[in-house]
Amino acid sequence: MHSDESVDYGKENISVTVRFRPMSEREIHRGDNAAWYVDGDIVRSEFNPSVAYTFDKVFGASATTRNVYDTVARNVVRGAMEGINGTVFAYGVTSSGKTHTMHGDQNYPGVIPQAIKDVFSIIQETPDREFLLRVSYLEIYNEVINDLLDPAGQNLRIREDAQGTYVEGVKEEVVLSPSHALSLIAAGEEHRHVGSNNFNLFSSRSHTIFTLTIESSLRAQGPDDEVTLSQLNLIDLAGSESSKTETTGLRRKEGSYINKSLLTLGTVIAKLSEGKASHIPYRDSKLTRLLQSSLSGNGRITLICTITPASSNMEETHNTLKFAQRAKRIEIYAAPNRIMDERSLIKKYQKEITKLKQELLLIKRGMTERPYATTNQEDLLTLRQQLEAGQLKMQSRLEEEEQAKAALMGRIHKLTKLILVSTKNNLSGSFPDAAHNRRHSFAESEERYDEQSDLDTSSFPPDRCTDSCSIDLGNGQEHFNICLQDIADQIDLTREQVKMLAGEIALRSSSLKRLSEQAANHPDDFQVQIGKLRDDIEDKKSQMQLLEQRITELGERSSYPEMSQAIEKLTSQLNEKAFELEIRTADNRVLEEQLQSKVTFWFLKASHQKIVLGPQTTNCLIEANDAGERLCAEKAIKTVVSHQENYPKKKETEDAEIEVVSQERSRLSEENNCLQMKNVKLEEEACYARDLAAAAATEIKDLTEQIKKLVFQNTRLSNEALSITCQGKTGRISVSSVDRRLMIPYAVQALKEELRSKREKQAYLEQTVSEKQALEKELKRKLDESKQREADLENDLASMWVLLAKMKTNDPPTSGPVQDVVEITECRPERNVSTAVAPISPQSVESAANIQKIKEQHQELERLRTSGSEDKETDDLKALLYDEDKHAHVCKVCFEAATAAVLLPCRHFCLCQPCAVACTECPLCRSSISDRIVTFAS
Ligand SMILES: Nc1ncnc2c1ncn2[C@@H]1O[C@H](COP(=O)(O)OP(=O)(O)OP(=O)(O)O)[C@@H](O)[C@H]1O
Repeated sequence: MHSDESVDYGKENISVTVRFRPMSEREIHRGDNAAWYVDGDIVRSEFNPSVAYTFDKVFGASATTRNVYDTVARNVVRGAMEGINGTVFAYGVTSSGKTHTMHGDQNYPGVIPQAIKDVFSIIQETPDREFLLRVSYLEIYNEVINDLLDPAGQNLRIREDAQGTYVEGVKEEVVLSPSHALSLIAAGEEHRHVGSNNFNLFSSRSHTIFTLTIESSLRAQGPDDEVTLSQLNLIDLAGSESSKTETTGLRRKEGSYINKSLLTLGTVIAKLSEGKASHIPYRDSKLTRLLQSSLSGNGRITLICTITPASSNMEETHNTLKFAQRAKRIEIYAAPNRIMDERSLIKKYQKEITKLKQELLLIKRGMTERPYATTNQEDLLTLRQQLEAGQLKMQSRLEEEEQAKAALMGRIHKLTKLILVSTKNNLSGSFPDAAHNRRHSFAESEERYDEQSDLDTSSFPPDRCTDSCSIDLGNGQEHFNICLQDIADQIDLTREQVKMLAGEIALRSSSLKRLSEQAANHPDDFQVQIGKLRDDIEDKKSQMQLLEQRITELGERSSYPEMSQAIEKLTSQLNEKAFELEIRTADNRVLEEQLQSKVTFWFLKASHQKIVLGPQTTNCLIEANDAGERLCAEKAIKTVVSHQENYPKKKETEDAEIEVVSQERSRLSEENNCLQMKNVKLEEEACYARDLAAAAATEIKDLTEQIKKLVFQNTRLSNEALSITCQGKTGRISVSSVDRRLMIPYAVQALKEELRSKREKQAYLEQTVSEKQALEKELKRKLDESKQREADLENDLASMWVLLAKMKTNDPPTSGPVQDVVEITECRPERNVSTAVAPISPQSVESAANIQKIKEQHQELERLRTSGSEDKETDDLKALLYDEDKHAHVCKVCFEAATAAVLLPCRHFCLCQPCAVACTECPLCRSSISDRIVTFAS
């Protein structure tokens, strides 16, 4: 490689551009203000008028990527096509718009797709040169280089040679059209590391470098002519992350690698901008190491700094602007590269094509200059021997040569297809060979590509029909367009076949004419051959017709089914032809054998009879047994001679046929491969479509749900509106009958809704009631407990009374077997708490002392009452006690004589014995009896 000396390219500065993006919704929502604004090609601070930076170009938020490309990147791309290395890269903080600028999207294609499109337009505009384009696509993720075109290419190493740094083992694909290159990028993007942070949902976590290697040479060049080789690097850097970027774990680790490499880039740029720095730390990061040859001044560089005007990012934007300012000072030297060494792939291909063509020529020549076409007819015996020995050899050699020829043709076809040439001003005059004219042309697809107002990057699925070096894209239109290219090739090929068939027919017609002349004397001998030839000619004609028909069909073809039908037809033709050829070869062999045996017979006979053969003696020296035999011998010799004369021609015809058939076979197998690949692609598409359909079904379901909800809401609202209208009309329904009819379903719906809400309310109330009941029960239980405690206290009080009475009565009762003890037990026998209590028996009541005691008790009760500590229970007890007249305790409920008193939960005493024993609930208040029974002594 050396610099161009004829043109003065001179020094240039890095072109530095700033692109504002509009404020994001997030920033607006947060209440951010614009901290920076565009003033021509100056970026100024809103807050500090003294802060201003001037650049080569500043694009405001409304500028499109096309503006950016046309202004700052096109020049680099054009230079790369002339052999000057070029680099375009986007720099900025996360979410500032780097990926938007470099890749873009369906509506706004970025710099990369536009550069690719431009490259192919330039090829189209340069008819005197031929180009070879290769692409590679790699990412630097966490300081590891990965090949995005080859998932197996991980952790690749950087090497250095005389031309600079390069990545060892990176995959390079030869590209044939814009869509081909874009499909490769789309495939590569699948493998790129992308993650989300709080600024950007799809934040690039790696730097990506898309490299287009361009080789070109003059079309009419000599073997030692120069080839220009250049590289166009299109770089989308990962965004620097500030402390505001909320990241954890893996994202933080990625962020630190990103920041480190960008810091190194900043240092390298700062040092380069100083101009006299001794050591530039390229090796401190993989990014700077890879960009070393570009940054060190070899080629053009455009730096697009993307920024946001948002005040929340003011500091980061300021840093970006400072970085850009420094970069502006770097000087570069843009000169085209010229190479003549082995690195030139285009040269290698061209050499190989020339060599292969020469080989092909030799083979062809060898086939036409075979030694069997001897004119020495003096020694037919030797000829026969040679014929026999050489026949087999020749047959196998022929086959080998055919195979070699087919392989060479295929290779030439492939290689020539890889080299791109313009279809404009086709220099066919200087390249008369068919192979050259069949070089791959992307013009047709390119024109269609131009027709699109914008590039559709999403429509380039990574699928290619590599066998035929044409591209099979998933997108229907593109796919169809590429097929058209194939069809054009097929038409060319079919036309060639038609020409060949026409030649064959002409050959057979002349043979037929000759045989017909010979058959004039002996029609029987040549009848079969003549018939065969006629059939052959007919067949060839019909084949020709079919091929012509196919050309018409190909011209009209617009869909796959027709294509496959035509292929089927051609395949069947090919089979038929192969079959016929086999039959004819077999017939020829039989014919040859017959002729040879005849010749041998007549030679032997002639030599026996001393007949000297020779053209001058043939007519007079034959002495056969009879005239007929002599004539036969003579004829046989003539036939042999004529056969020997015709044999090379026949062979030639057969060779031509074999060639055609093998050509057709290889073409059909290519087509078949192509179709198989297309089938695979269609299957993939079908699979994708199925997935889409499933996703769509889910979405539709969701939407239906939403619609239902909305309808319901609508109904409610209508209902409310109706009721409001009704209210507005002071209770009288003001809607028309039609409206009413329309409203009925809504009203029913609303009533249902109301009913439902009432039911809900009812359920709620019921629940509240039951909760309240539970609470009541609990309170009751507590009340019972407190009652129990109270009763205990009462009991204690009663005991106290007894004790008191005892203490007051000094003389205990002396006479009568009076059981004066009343046992107070608990209602539940198991508790069985017995306490000694006061003697309140009828007998004791009868006694004066006891009456006195009772009176005292009464007094005590009176005292208690006046002190406020008396309650209902004591009242009852008092009533009981004062029922002195009867001396019998009668139940106030059942009026039976009572032997026991039961303290009821309602605080009454029940004096019914049966009740006391049997009743489990209070006859008065109906609550369960769990209280004491006061048993009277009988
Ligand atoms: N000039 C622009 N016009 C409109 N939208 C833009 C522009 N630039 C960026 N955006 C939008 O801003 C968002 C972030 O942009 P982008 O992903 O390109 O940022 P980035 O700098 O590549 O971020 P990161 O470094 O995190 O990958 C995207 O939604 C993008 O569509």
